[in-house]
Amino acid sequence: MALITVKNLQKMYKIAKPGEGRFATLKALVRPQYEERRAVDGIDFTISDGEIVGYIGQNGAGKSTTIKMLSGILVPTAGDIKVNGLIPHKDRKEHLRNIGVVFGQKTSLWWDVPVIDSLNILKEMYQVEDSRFKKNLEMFTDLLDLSPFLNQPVRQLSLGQRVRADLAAALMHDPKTLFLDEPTIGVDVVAKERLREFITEINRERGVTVLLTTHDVVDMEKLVSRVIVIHAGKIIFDGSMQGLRERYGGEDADIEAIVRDIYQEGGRTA
Ligand SMILES: Nc1ncnc2c1ncn2[C@@H]1O[C@H](COP(=O)(O)OP(=O)(O)OP(=O)(O)O)[C@@H](O)[C@H]1O
Repeated sequence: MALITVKNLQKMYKIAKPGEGRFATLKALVRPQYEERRAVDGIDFTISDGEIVGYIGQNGAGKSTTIKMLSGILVPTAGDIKVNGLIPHKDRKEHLRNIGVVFGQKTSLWWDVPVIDSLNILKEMYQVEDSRFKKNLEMFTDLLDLSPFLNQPVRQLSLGQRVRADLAAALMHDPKTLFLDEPTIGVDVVAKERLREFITEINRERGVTVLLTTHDVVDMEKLVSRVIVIHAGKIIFDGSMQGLRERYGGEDADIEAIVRDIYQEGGRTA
């Protein structure tokens, strides 16, 4: 069953153009000129219940913009999105109950508050039942090894600890869908492995559907069953890792080299 459907999705950003000639800054301030940047340029895909999909592409390709539209944070310029039968930016409140979101580079937890208090605030916000909260807290503490820092404020946590806390927070209300934007960025190899095991476990045990962006080829090889490649706002590949190899390099080809070629050539080597 299709859980996520994206049709001809587009996002244009309006950005201020720098002024020209003498007094450029002043001119730009008095009469700002804008240009449009096409960040997501008419993409289509569907994701079925229970999949783990990697969403990859070079810096600036449009990955985060897509995740933000899927999460309901950004309003699309055109096109349609349905997640669990809801339109993210329109049915925002209900949509947020069904999804968890983690941005690897930015925490959604309260900076000065101990992790456990943040989790308790989320429990109240999402009205998670006591027994459910207890069960989830136990499971996440165990799988993500949260105990050493549950009582520390987020600002004191290392990056790897913070991402683990963010993951626990994103899953406390039992969402069906999890959007992860570079969850393993800057995390050491051991912690990365643990994050991958955790994501695999919640997918297998709880049937959580996962869409994640990553620049890590090990994530691509070990974690995802399907990969969608976006280049300059357009989808240039959607299929299995094996399919990616066959199309761009051959069965034994090194995935890092393939990804590098795709990013540099925009898929023209196919
Ligand atoms: N708020 C914004 N205003 C204007 N332009 C933006 C904004 N956010 C992103 N962009 C532009 O949109 C394009 C896509 O950006 P996006 O953040 O979606 O890329 P990305 O694939 O997530 O990149 P990265 O791997 O570096 O995180 C880029 O050209 C970026 O500069």
